[in-house]
Amino acid sequence: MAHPHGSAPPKSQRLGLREFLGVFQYSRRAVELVWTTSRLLTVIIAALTLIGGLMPAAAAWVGQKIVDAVVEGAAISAQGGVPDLQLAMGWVALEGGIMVVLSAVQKGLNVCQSLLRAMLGHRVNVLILEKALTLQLSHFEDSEFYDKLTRARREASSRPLSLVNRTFGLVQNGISLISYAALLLAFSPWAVLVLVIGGLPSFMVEAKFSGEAFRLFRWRSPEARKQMYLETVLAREDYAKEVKLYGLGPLLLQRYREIFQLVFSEDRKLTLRRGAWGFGLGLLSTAAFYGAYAWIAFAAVQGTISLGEMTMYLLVFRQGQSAVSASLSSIGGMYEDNLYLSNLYEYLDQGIEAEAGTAIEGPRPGEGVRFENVSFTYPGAKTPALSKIDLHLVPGKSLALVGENGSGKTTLIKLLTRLYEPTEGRILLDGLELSEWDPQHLRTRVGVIFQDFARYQMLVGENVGAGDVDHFSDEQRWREAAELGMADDFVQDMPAGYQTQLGRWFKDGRELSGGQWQKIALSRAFMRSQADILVLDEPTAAMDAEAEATVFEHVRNLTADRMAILISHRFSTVRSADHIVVLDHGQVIEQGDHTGLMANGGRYARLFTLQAEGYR
Ligand SMILES: Nc1ncnc2c1ncn2[C@@H]1O[C@H](COP(=O)(O)OP(=O)(O)OP(=O)(O)O)[C@@H](O)[C@H]1O
Repeated sequence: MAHPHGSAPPKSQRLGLREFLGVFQYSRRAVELVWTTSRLLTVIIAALTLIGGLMPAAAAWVGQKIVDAVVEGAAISAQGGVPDLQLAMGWVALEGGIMVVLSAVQKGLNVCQSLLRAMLGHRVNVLILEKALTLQLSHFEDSEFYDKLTRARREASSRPLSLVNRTFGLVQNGISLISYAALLLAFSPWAVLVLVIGGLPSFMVEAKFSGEAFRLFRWRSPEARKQMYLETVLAREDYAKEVKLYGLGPLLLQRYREIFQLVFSEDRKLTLRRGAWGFGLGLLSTAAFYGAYAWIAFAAVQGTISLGEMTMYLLVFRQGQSAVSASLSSIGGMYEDNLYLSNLYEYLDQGIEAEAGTAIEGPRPGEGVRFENVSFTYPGAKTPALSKIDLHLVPGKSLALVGENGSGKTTLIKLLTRLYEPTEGRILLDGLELSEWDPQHLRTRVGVIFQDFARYQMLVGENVGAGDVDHFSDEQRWREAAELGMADDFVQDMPAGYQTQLGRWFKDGRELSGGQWQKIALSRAFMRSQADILVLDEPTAAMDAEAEATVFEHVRNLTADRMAILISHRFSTVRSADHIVVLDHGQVIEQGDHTGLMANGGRYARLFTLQAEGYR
C-alpha cells in the first residue's frame, strides 16, 4: 500500500469475532501445502504430536503413585514393618521410561520439522517465482504490486509450516489438557474451570497485538522495499563505481538509517505495549494458580486427599495452566500466520489475463507487420506515449525509427513484442492481430535487443545462447551467432573462450567493455535464426564505427525475406534503411527513404545535416 513517507500507521481496528475467525480461511490451504510437500513427514509429525500430548499426564499420574508408595512405605517402616520396595522402584522406573519416550518424541518432532521447513521454504519460493514468470511487464512496473511480491517473499515461506506446527501443537495441548482435566475432575470440576479461565486474558492480549503487528508490517512494506533498494545500491558492484566517485555513500546510508528509525519507533511502541499488557494480564494467571495451590494444600492438610494426590494435582494444575496458555497462544499464532499467509495468497491469486491466442499463421502470409491507428498510454500516465501510428513493414525491408529522447521509439517496440497491448488501434502480423497469435509462436518470430538488455552473470556463451532457449547450451550455435554479432573474435581471446564466466559475482568472473557487451547482445539477437523480425534498439551506440558498419552489413544480408527494425541516433546508420520513420511526441511526423526525406527538407533533413556537420 503506497503511503507518503512518514505518515502514521493505520489505527488498530476493533476485532470482531467474525473478522477474527474469517482470517483462518488460509489454514486449509496451508495444511494442504504442507501435506502435499511431504505426506510421510506430516504423518510422522502428527503421530509424534499425539504421543507427546499424552505423556505429561501419564508422568503426573505415575508421580502420584510414587509419592503414595513412598508415603505408604515410610509409614510401614515407621511401624517397624518391611515395606514393599519394589513397588515404589517400579513406579520410578516407569516414570523414567515415560521421560525417555517424551524426549525421543520431542527430538523426533524437531528433526521432522526442520526437514519439512527446508522443503516447504523451497516449495513456497518456487511457487512465488513461478508466479513471477507469468506476470506481465506492467506488474513489475506497478509499485503496489511490487510491495505484494516483496511481502510474500519476506515472510511467507516460513508461515505455512508454522501454521501447521501450531495446529498440531494445539491438538497436542488439547489432548494433554483433556487428560489433565480428567485427573483434576476427581478433585473438583471448579478447579478445571479456574484452569481454563485463568489463561483467557493473556490470549486476548496476544490476539489483539498480533493483528496490530501485522497491520504495521503491511504499512511499512514500501519502507522495507526502500531499505532493500538502498542495500542494493550501497553494496553491489554495478553501483559501487558511481557511489564512490560521487560520494553518495553517507547520504544513502543516512536515508537507510532514517527509514529504520521511523519503522523502529513504531515497532518499539507496539513491543512495549504488548509487553506491558502481557505482564499485567499474566498476573491474573499467576493469581489463579496460587489460589488453586492454597485450595489443594488446604484439602491435603484436612486429609481429604493424600500427599501423592496433592503432588499430582499441583503438577497437573501447573502444567495444565501452561497447556491452556500454550493452546491459546497457538490460536493467536495461527491467527498471525494466517494474516501473513493472506499476503502470499493475495499475490499467488493475482488474476493474470490469459494470453489467449492460438494461431500459428495468419490469413495473408508475407504481408508483414501493420500498425493501424495505434495509440498507447502507459498505466497511470496522463499523456499518450504513442498516438495514431500507421506503419507498414514489408518482409525483405528494413525500417529505421528516429526521434528525440522520449519520442516513443522503444514503446513502439514494446507494443510490437506484446509486452504491452495498444490502448487503441491494432497491430497485425500476416493479416492477423497480434493478440490472436499463439504467444510462444509469436516470440519465436521476433528477435529483439533492447537498449537496456540484460547482462547475465553466466558464461559468455550462455549470454549469447539466451537468445534461443532451445539452443541455450549449443556451443556451435553460439559461435555462428557471435560471428554475426562481431563478438567471436574477442570471445576467442578470453581465458576459457565461450566457457568464460562473466560478471563479478562469481569466481573468476570477467568484465566486458560496453561495446563488447553490446556485441554479445547483438549476437544474442542473431541466435534467433527462426525469427523473421529482427529489432535492434540502439544496438551499436557503444560500438566503434567500423564494427557498426559490419554489423549492419550482416543485418542487411540476413534480411533477404526478413524484416529489420532499427532504432538509432546515428544517422550514418539510419540512412541505409529502406524506410525511415520520424517520431515526435508519440506521433509520426515524417516518413520515407533517406533521399526523399532529405529532399523534403523537414526535421529529418535538419537533424541529418546537423550531425553530418559535426563530423566535418
Ligand atoms: N514504463 C513506463 N511507464 C510510464 N511511462 C513510460 C515508461 N517507459 C517510457 N515511458 C514514457 O513514454 C515516453 C516514450 O518513451 P520511450 O522509451 O518510448 O522513448 P524513446 O523514443 O525510446 O526514447 P530514447 O531515445 O530516450 O530511448 C516517454 O515520455 C517516457 O517517459
